[in-house]
Amino acid sequence: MEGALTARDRVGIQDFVLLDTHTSENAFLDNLKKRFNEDLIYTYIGTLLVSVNPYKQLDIYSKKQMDIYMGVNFFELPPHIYALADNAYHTMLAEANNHFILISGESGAGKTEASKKILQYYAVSCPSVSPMDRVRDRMLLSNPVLEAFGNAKTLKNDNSSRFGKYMDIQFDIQGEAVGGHILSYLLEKSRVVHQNQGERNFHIFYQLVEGGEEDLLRQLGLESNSQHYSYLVKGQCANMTSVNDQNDWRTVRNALSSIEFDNGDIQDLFGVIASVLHLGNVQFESDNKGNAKLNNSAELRWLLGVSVQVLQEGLTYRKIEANTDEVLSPFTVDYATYARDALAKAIYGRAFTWLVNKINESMENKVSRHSNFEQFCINYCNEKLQQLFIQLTLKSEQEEYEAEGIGWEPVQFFNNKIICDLVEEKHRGIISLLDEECLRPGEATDLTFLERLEEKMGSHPHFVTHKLADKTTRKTLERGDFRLLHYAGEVTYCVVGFLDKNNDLLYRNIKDVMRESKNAIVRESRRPSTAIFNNLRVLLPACFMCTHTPGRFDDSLVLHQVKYLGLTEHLRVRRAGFAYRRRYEVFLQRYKPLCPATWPHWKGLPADGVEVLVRHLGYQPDEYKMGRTKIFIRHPRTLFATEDAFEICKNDLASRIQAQYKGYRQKGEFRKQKEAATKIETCWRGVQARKEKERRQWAVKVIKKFIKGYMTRGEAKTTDNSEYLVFVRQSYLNRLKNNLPKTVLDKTTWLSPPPVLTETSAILRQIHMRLLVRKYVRGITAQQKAQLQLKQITSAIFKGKKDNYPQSIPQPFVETRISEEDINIKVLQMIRHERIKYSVPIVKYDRNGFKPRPRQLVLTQTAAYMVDDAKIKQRVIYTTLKSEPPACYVWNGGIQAGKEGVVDFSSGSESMVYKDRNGHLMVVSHATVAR
Ligand SMILES: Nc1ncnc2c1ncn2[C@@H]1O[C@H](COP(=O)(O)OP(=O)(O)OP(=O)(O)O)[C@@H](O)[C@H]1O
Repeated sequence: MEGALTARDRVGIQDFVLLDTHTSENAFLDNLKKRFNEDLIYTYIGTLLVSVNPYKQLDIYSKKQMDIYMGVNFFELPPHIYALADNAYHTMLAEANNHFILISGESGAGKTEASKKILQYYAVSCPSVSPMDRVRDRMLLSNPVLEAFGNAKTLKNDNSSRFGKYMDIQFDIQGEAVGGHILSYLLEKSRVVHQNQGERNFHIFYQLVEGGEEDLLRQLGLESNSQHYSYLVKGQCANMTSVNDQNDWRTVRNALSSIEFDNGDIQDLFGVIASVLHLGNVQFESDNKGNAKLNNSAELRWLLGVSVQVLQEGLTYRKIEANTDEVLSPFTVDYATYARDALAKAIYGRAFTWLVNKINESMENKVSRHSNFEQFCINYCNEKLQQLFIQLTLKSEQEEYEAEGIGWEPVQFFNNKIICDLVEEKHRGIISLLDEECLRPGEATDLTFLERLEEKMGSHPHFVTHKLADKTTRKTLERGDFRLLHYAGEVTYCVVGFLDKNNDLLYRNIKDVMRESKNAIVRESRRPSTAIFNNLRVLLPACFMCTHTPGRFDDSLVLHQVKYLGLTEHLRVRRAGFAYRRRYEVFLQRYKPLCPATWPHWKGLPADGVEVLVRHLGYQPDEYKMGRTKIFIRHPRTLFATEDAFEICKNDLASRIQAQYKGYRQKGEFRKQKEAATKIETCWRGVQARKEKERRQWAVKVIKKFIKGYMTRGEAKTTDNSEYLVFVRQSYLNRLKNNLPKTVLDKTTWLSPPPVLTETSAILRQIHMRLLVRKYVRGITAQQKAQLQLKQITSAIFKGKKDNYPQSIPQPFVETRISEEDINIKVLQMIRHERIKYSVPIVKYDRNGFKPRPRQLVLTQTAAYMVDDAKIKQRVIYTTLKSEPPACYVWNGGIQAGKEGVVDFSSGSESMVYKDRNGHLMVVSHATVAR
């Protein structure tokens, strides 16, 4: 039901019980139509399945579909024949009692197809072991055989079942099928000898004639042409395009072999079919006394394996027993024809019964035998079924109300018991009267039967004939008609043929003829024995409806069937009091999120929880009742409102559950990570502790050794002190490395070595000093070099000659840069006070801008030298010095070499040398500070 609830808004309503306007036929029809137009052919009325034949293949019977329905709650999924089959199977197993699926509907409504679908479903879904395979296969294989012998083309259905069928599958406690049984009843034998326009005889005749192998046909004396046999052409449509008799013949032949029919059986069976065909071609003519005589006895030799003479006699004479004597009374042609047809019907009927028995033997459960079913009457079958429906539905409703302690509210419904009685009552019902009329001595005809009916039930409100009717009704009735006011409406019957069809009595001599037959099927035959629907606890009805045109929903046709099947009545009974009921646990479980008091868990009794819940939802007192174990809700709209609220709440719920779940997952994840981290940490700490321990042990060892080494450091190298000495060496060298003297002049810095390294230290000191000297030498600039060279020169000149020379040694020469473009400078040196004061780099540029060779002008107090490449090139004549610093230069730009002149020194922003206006040589230096 919950599944139906969820899907209700999609296409109509899946369960009519939830139809608000449940009393309206139009609403009923609308819902069926809406669903049918979407190819949804199944709808429920509670547990009753209603189906509308689509007349087209729908993709709803696949293995995948079967899997979906297997073991699923009946109402969880959309309505389907598989749901019904599955439900019957599982409740049977759970409750360990017999279950019964009743399929009813008009011809062509799809009953046979439905029964096949159920068998197919069981074939796939039931546990499979070898005996099951046997039963399952035989049930399925027997279908085409039964259809060949029991089905025929009618105006309504090309494959109409012309017999009632009751199939029974027996399951063991584990749910394995261990046996099967088919009961057939009311085979329409009259079809063997007569078919209405547009209809055919039973399929098997055409299959044998059109598809039978040449050998077989020859053996049976048959020709491969349906038109040749008078029993096959009454309806004038022996050959039809929608049926392939030849293919079907092969299917039937194979199926017969598979279900253990041996060659003898098969021969006998087709012998009967051939005999019927031959019999149909037997013709009589009148002799001169008006008695029947065969006009062609050739056909007779093919018949039944009975001697031609006995057969001839049996068909043309009637045996009358008078006391102990037997007298033969000749037939007229009409009687002979009647006898012939009766014989044909009888042997076909027996062949059919034999066939069904044979199939049953092959499926029989060797452990238990099933009782048989007795003759049932199709005329009131539907009426009976309707009664059964209503009774069972009402009864189960009433029982449920009682069990739940809810007051029963009487339901007004149409009880058709009165009509059933009219048909079936002993000695007074129509069937009894018909039987009596057939059996009574004297001339009985259809009309005498009608008179008996009028006599016996003239005042019955549901029975009327031409004679009994009032003026207006009479106009609608023929003289031979009677009308019954059936549950589904009035039906007018014509009595013609009633006696014949009911009369299965054969003239005794024909029975004798049959007893003589060599054909086992014809010789021995049993009448079906009695059985009633006994031991049936649960009824699962399914009603089928036809539309006749593929995919088209014919309103009036379907409405007629809705009435005929009593569906709205059924719905009314089912909906009598409360539309919906559910066990408290189930109801609470579904709707508990709608009330804070019941969500997420209700601690008390489920019934109390439901009470709290529905009050919270605002249910009015008359909308529901609380039973012992269930809540009953009167109107679907109440439930729908609750369901709508639930739908809205579901989303919210889903996010909450999702969040909770995510949180839970996260927490779990976090806990795992934390545990892992702790584990890693513990491991790591262990590793660290072990390392530390090892380190300490090692340290102790080292320290011990160190101390020992220290104590014996003065001794010769032993194992005890060798490491210590290495350490002392290393440590001294390391320290020394960081405390080396940095300049050549630093003579004091040097770490005093330990005794073992005294010698080494001295060598190292020497090496280091050399290194410093080399570095210093490499590091001095050309200028410094020049200075030193100059110092060297000056040393050569002045050392020992001047008193103040030693003081002048650390005094660097002052450098002045002089530059004069395009002037060829020749610097003269001036010596005045024999004290070197200045050193002036001279840069000479030639006219082409080449860099000049560096030269230096060395000035002393007494002389000036032109220095080139650290060699004194020229001694220059000096002159008086007027400027300070005191110097006198002569240059040959204007002053002849050796010639005296005045040189003025000054400082300025730019170095230059030029001849001043007063005739002095001007030397301007921009670096005038003495260094
Ligand atoms: N579920 C279905 N899907 C598609 N077509 C179907 C279905 N059921 C029946 N039919 C079609 O309807 C035809 C008649 O169905 P079926 O023979 O089962 O009717 P029936 O009720 O057994 O008729 P009768 O009482 O005359 O035997 C089938 O041959 C098939 O073509």
